[in-house]
Amino acid sequence: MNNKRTLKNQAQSPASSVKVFVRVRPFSEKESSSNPKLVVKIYDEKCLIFDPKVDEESFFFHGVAQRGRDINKKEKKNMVFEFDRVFDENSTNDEVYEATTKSLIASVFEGYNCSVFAYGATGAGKTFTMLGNQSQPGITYLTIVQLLSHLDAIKDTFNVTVGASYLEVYNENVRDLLHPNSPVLQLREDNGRVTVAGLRIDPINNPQTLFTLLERGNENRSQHPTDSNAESSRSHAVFQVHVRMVTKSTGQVKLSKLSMIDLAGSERGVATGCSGLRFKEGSNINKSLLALGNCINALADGLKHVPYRDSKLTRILKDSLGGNCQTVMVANVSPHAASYEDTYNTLKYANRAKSIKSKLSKNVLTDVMTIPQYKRLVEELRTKIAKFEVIFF
Ligand SMILES: Nc1ncnc2c1ncn2[C@@H]1O[C@H](COP(=O)(O)OP(=O)(O)OP(=O)(O)O)[C@@H](O)[C@H]1O
Repeated sequence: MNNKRTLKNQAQSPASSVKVFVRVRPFSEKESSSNPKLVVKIYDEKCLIFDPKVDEESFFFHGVAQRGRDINKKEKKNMVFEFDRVFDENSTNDEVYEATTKSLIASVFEGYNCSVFAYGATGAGKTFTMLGNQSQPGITYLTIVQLLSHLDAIKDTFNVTVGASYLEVYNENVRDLLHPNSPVLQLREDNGRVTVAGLRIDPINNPQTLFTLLERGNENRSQHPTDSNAESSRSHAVFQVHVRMVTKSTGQVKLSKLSMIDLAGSERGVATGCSGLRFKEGSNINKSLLALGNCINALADGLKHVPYRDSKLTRILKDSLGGNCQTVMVANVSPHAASYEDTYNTLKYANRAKSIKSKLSKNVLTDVMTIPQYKRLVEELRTKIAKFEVIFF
């Protein structure tokens, strides 16, 4: 009998698109105090206008309002973007969670891999969305609390074990945030699947363990202030929840993975006031985000070759972007005119990501026997041997 573990793709579902959401954060204090000009106008729940014409003030010449535009000013782009949902500056993490990730929980229990990632420039609100704070926990916490609370409802049918890992990619090195003394981790590729060798998975049984793990990991995350953000995350952080479900009656095993990814923010060296080591960090962040952008473009165009190998980040996200994964992207933007280029770039990326299709399949382990199944097999073999003994003697 072949005892090797294989992943069987069961019940192939049709190609699914990456769901893309945009969240516009409120003005920061600094932005509010410096003649706050909006570059994003939310039109309705799904549409926003970038660089809207409506805000254009009348142009006066010699005290007379002119019909044409002021040629000294850049023409407004007035670009309409449509997404799965757009959140305005008053939206709460609860609302974002309800609309973006809540529906993924059922998929995780069906055996699908799911990913949520926050994208955007430095200071645009990614960490606020993913982690939040004590008064407004982020979507990582809210999703996993909901996932754990679901365990009770299925415990009669399944034996479920849940564990978590937390890693960061900092300056192209992968580190285990929950075990910071462990050596730098290496990526391995097996049959097209990328794994992080040596990454440890800690069990989580209740929301309190989860909260402790998240806090422990965040304390170890590389953070440094930049001019754009006093607590800027300088690494890409990937928090993963690993779920193993064994159907009690049949012994069938389903494995799934929920990845919550807080990307480091793209930035312009001048805007962030960086030099030396900070500049090197910034270059590495931009390099990996450029690689991510290239992968998004290749996937959106349906190209055969997707350059995942160009950075550690894209290798780790390979499954989340182009593989067997249900993916949600939350693009965070600032509404302030000072972030014009960053916001425009983020919206363009997010718009491209809408075209990505992924092929979903459940992760069901075959050829793996549970202990009760082994016991039954031993019994069957014993009975057969006993019959032979009767014949021989
Ligand atoms: N929706 C929001 N409501 C209220 N405050 C917000 C919101 N989004 C972001 N902020 C605040 O804006 C600041 C920057 O946000 P955050 O740290 O989440 O940015 P970031 O995109 O993670 O930046 P970086 O890439 O530099 O880590 C923080 O002080 C955060 O509390």
